[in-house]
Amino acid sequence: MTARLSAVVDGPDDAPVLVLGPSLGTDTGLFDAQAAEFAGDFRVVRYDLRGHGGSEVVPGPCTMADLAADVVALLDRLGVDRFSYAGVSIGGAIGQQLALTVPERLEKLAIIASAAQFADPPSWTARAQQVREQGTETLVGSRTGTWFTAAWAEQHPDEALRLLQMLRDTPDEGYAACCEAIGDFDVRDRLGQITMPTLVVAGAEDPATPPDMVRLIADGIPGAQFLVVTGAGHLPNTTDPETVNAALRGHLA
Ligand SMILES: O=C(O)CC1=CCC(=O)O1
Repeated sequence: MTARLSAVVDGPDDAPVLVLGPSLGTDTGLFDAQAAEFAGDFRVVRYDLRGHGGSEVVPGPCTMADLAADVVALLDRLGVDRFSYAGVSIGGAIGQQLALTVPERLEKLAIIASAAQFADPPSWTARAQQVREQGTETLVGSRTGTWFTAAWAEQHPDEALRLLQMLRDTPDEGYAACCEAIGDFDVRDRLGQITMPTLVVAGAEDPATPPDMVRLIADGIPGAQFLVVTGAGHLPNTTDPETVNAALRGHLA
C-alpha cells in the first residue's frame, strides 16, 4: 500500500527538479541548507518519509521498494516526470532503489551517508521493537555521536536540538516500520545496474555508515564519484552544508 507523503516544494515551477530524501527520524527540515542553496535554480522537492513528519503513518513493516513507490506516487501527484535525487542514509537507500526501478526518470543521483546493505540487519528488527515499546525518545541520547560529533553539538547547540526534536516528533510506528525496511535492504549485487551519474558522500566520523561502508556503493556503481567530509557524522549535509552543497552543485551542473 502506498502512503501519501507530505512535501515542501521551493523554487520555480519550470526549473529542473531536485528531490531530497531524508534520513530515519528526521523530516524536511533536514534539508534547510540545501533548499536555501538550490531553490534559486531548481524546483526543490523535500519529502517526509512515510510515518515521519506530516506523512501518512502506515502501520506494519515495509520495504525499501514500498518507500520508493511512495516517492514515485508523490512525484506523479506533483506532475514531475524526470528528476535528480539526493538522499541521506535511508533516503540514499531509497535513491538506490529508485535508480533500479525507475531509471528512465532519474537524471543524477547523490547518495549521502548510506549503504547498499546497512550494518547488522537483525538489529533493525530489535530497534523497531524497542521503539514500538518505548518510543523514539529512548534513542535521542545516542544520536549525539551518531548524527554529529559531540564537539559539533557543543559548538552548535541550537542546531543539534533542532535535529533531535525531529526524532522526538517522529511517530513511533513510522520510525519502526522504516527500521524494518532498513534491515531488509540489500542491493549490493545490483549496484552495477545503476547507470546515471552518481555522487557518493560519507562522513569521516560516521559510526552508522562509516566511510568504508559508503565507499562500497561508489565502488559498485560505474563511474561514481566518492567524497569523505572531514569531521562529519551521519548527517554531513547539516553539519557541513558548505562542503556538501559545493559537491552537489558540481555534480548537478
Ligand atoms: O541510526 C541512525 O539514526 C542512523 C541511521 C541509519 C539509517 C538512517 O536513515 O539513519
